[in-house]
Amino acid sequence: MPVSAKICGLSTPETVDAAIGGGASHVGFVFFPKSPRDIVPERAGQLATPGHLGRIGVFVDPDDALLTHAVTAARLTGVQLHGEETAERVAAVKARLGVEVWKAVPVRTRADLDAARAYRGVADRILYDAKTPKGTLPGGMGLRFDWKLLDGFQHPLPWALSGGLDAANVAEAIGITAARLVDVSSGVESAPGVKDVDKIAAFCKAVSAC
Ligand SMILES: O=C(O)c1ccccc1NCC(=O)[C@H](O)[C@H](O)COP(=O)(O)O
Repeated sequence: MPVSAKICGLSTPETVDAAIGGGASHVGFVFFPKSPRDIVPERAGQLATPGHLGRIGVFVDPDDALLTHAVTAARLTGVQLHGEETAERVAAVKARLGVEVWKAVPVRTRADLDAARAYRGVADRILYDAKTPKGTLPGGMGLRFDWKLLDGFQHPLPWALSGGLDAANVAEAIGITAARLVDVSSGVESAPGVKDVDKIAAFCKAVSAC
């Protein structure tokens, strides 16, 4: 089965086109004002994508008003919850929005993986991401976790691998984890929040070769 890629934190037509041209399966838009990748939903909605491409909105403990507005204005096919959302909250979001719901699970130790089980039958996908230091952004920090922690773990849901990936290490990450979907943000940037079309192309090429 081929491996697919989500390119996260996009905000310009050129970089969205680079993701599409590279064969990405999903693009991500970050709706979190503290992030250098923050984008207003209307602007994300103007970024055109073909119908087969998933459009995932990234949120951190969002309220219903933001979610409802962003799904419509940015034409999202899914939302990625990157805060401290409980299983009950994830279920409520899914029932309210009717789009795919991904739950990010921050990982530093093997015990951290257990949190994924709470979302069985509730979320559509788990995104394993590196746990970031307190007081920093909960994602998009270019940090990776020990991929070997996933070895032998019984995944409760479809899942994606994230955290510190780039064109140089993604093949190794896929080899170790057998991930079928990988997510990247800072590994395809020239500076925080500034996506680089050549790095997006190189990342997609490395994923396609797996
Ligand atoms: O990217 C952000 O700025 C961000 C801010 C707040 C919550 C989540 C965020 N990103 C989520 C993602 O899906 C990133 O792609 C993921 O954390 C991996 O990032 P990176 O390690 O930089 O590749």
